[in-house]
Amino acid sequence: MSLVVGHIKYINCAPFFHYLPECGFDGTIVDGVPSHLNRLLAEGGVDLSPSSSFEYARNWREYLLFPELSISACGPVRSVLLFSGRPIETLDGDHIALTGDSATSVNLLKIILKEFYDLRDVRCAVPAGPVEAVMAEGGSALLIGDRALKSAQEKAAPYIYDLAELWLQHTGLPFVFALWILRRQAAREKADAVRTLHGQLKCSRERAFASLENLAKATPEREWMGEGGLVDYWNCMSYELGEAHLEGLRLYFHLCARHHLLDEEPELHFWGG
Ligand SMILES: C=C(O[C@@H]1C=C(C(=O)O)C=C[C@H]1O)C(=O)O
Repeated sequence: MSLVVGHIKYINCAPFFHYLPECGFDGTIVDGVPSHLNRLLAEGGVDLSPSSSFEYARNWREYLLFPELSISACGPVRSVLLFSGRPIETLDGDHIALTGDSATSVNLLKIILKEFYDLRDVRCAVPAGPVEAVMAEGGSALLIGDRALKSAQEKAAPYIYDLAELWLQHTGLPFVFALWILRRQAAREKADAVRTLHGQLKCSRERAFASLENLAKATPEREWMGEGGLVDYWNCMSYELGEAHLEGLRLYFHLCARHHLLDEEPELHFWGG
């Protein structure tokens, strides 16, 4: 049975997807921003997707995790950025504009504000207009993905904070933005196709990292990122899911629960083949 797979339309996903057809994948791909794919996962509109790690925690009883794969950062991530007209320490009582695209990073931002900076009264909300307009007027905004990379290139605010870098400074751990989340139902009903896809994803990632230069040449965003810029960006991401990543992930979920962003800490259940 053919799989329906979500695809985050950000450059950071290219190492998982670019060589997927050459690695034998012939299922259906559905594009979207993370919040859209989170909803499709929860409702059964896709069988599996790289999606917000926060979404796994929110509905973990419905899901399994693909082992060994993630979209993480072990230092600066460069595409999850708080843009601000003022230093972060002075933001209490202020607003931060959100895009509505994210789940993990929004909650990471709330943890950073409360846990690391002891700022108890910062209101985070999606404004009526584009967040870029809020930034142009000197307000604060959280951007993720390609929009964050573009605004950083344009130096869109006097203060720009990289959330993965702040996380590392305060915890010493990697941060896991996205996990490969599989619906339990698909694991049961499409077991063979799921097993094949796990191998194909590792194949695509391996081909990508065999020559990031070749991947950059074939990526349309080279027009504004430059080939060298793309290679640097992929090199600063981590696509693995090792012990340190899992420690960072558990700590994130623990802090989400402590600050009432989650009702409970999820158990981590992995797909076993
Ligand atoms: C590193 C990133 O992580 C993304 C952030 C996500 C979120 O905040 O929910 C979800 C998926 C990731 O692609 C990014 O897109 O810049």
